[in-house]
Amino acid sequence: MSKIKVSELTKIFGPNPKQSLERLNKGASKDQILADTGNTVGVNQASFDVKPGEFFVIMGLSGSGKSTLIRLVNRLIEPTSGHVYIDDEDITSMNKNELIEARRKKLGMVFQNFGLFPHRNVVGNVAYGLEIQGVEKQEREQKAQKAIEDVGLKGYESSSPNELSGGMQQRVGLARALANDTDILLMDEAFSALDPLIRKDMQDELLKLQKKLGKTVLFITHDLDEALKLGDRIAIMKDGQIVQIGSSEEILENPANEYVSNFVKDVDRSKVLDAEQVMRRPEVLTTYKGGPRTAIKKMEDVGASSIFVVDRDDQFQGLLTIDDAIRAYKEEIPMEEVLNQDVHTTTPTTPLSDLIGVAADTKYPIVVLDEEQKLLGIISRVSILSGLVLGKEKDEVTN
Ligand SMILES: Nc1ncnc2c1ncn2[C@@H]1O[C@H](COP(=O)(O)OP(=O)(O)OP(=O)(O)O)[C@@H](O)[C@H]1O
Repeated sequence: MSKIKVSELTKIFGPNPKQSLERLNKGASKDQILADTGNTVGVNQASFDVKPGEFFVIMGLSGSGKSTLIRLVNRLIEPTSGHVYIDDEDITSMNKNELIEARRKKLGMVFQNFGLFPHRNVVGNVAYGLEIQGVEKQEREQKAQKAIEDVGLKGYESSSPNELSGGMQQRVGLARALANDTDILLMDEAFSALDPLIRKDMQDELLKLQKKLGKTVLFITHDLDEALKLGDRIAIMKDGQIVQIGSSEEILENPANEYVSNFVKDVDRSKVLDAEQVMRRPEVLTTYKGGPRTAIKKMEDVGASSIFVVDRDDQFQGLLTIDDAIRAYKEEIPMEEVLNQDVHTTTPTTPLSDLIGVAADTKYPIVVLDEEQKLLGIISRVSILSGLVLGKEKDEVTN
């Protein structure tokens, strides 16, 4: 099941959208339509699915149609054609009351300009949505309080927004969306007005909160670094169309076209990260003690084709492939003798930039060892690439 499903959604602004739609469907370009009719194609045949709990980012330059698209999702803008399903219900065919209900119950919204009421204090702002839903005072204050704590603003309940910094104001905006307890958060350039350090903090915290609360997030940004850092998947838009949908890794490794690869070329690779910051625990480890049979079972359980072998003190011994494990099992060879020697090891403080060459040379992940040769983690080539680009925290990097 998808949480949000957008199906062939198109929005044309201007006097005669239906006529322009026909031309668009016959292959006319956005520019042609604008020149001939004065109509603007905001979104052109956009389709995507967002899974429950997914962090889905829509990224594109100014004018590419991101804001129009997110406003079509909660139907602040009426589509010219296409459908939007929230929990399998078609938002585009709801009547006014059903729509209001669906927005309140399902779609929390966080804006770039915070959208706070200056005359209300923090609790008053956070509880606002609940108040208009008629939630009784004690309950709404309890919920507001929890959301305020979730975003790290405990102690500021009675402050007024203008006493708070930009970052804190955006936390209030986020708390307000959280207090309504919708499964979905729609975030339109929510961090774009913040200065870079505060922005990074907010990104980190949003990722943590999203994981903790299991929210589905649809996040709009014009910043590729932000998109790559936050998104489980990213949709890249150009001229109203989605030109590629993929994980950060897929987009970095296989840009769908020149437009995307030009973006990717420009991402900031200057951040100095080391091995420790991108390594992750290997999914499976084994010891000699269980023998090849245990190793094979562990690999089968997680669908891996190789496994790292450590001794009882976690000291790294080598990598065992499933083929070698099966051979060791059948021919009764000790595991020590079939370990793969072609594994590169490194220390936690090695800069990632030093590891790119190594990673290109080996098909196995690089192994990070401490001074006592204990296995701390592993790093894949993709993690190095995305770590270099993004400055990701170690537990955010997946491969
Ligand atoms: N109400 C409107 N009337 C006419 N044209 C519009 C309207 N809203 C948006 N557009 C046009 O639709 C296209 C997409 O705009 P949109 O605001 O969705 O892009 P965006 O990617 O969000 O850009 P930005 O980050 O600058 O807001 C643009 O060409 C824009 O001029």
